[in-house]
Amino acid sequence: MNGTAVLQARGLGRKYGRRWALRDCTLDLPAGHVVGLVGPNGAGKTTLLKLAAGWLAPSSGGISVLGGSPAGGPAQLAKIGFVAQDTPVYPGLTVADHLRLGARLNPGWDAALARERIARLDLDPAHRAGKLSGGQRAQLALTLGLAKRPRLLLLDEPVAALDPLARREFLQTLMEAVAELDLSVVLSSHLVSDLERTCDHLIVLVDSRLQVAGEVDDLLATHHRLTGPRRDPGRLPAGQDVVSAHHTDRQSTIIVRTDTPILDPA
Ligand SMILES: Nc1ncnc2c1ncn2[C@@H]1O[C@H](COP(=O)(O)OP(=O)(O)OP(=O)(O)O)[C@@H](O)[C@H]1O
Repeated sequence: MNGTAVLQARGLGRKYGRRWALRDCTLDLPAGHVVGLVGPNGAGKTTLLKLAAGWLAPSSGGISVLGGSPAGGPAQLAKIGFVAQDTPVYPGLTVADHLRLGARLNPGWDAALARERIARLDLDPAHRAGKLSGGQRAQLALTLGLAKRPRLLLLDEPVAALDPLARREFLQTLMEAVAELDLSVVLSSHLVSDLERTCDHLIVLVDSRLQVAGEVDDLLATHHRLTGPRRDPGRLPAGQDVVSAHHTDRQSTIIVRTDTPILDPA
């Protein structure tokens, strides 16, 4: 693994019409990680992934992927794999057709890896993609993404439509691939629970803005949920940054970020 940032964003923003889908995003992702991109529907996850894949141009700020502009020519595009939302495969084409197409379209195509993965998944090469189960379609799309041998693989909500078993199997295959290949991965989900066992790095987007980003262990160590009698979040001890606060008549639930232990008996 090298130490280069796999993705750097500086004040990155993207507007649709007058509305910001992503704004003021500054981010450094080190290489060799599996990064979870989490946020509710409409938070800007797809927008960030498309900016990283070179499918969209920024409206403000800048982004670089593996040291280059994401859409900076064929060599750069070959380094980035993007599996878009809803597992994009061609229903009328067979599994084998997909592999042939992958080989035609990608200069770095690893045919042996593609064949071996299809065999390991027990997929019949003559089967049409439209007749595969959702889980199998997702696995086929992942195989196509991996056989391109990108250095960064971006997956947009890859498990959203899968049942729990298919979800587990998909994430398992992804983890095996990351262990075997020199690969950095960013995958998005609106559920943290999908990602907590898979990712060592987390990016949280809410309302088009970056909320937190960092290593999962660090984030868990420095973020705390405080529940107690209702109080003004502005009156918490110095050094506790309020990330969010919710109140009922009597009770407050506050998420804080702090490097020091929480010693408040209330
Ligand atoms: N092509 C588009 N034209 C106009 N607005 C768009 C377009 N694509 C996205 N948006 C808007 O930008 C915002 C961010 O969308 P985005 O798809 O990035 O969110 P997301 O976090 O991926 O959501 P989801 O989980 O629902 O896929 C949303 O308000 C969305 O409606």
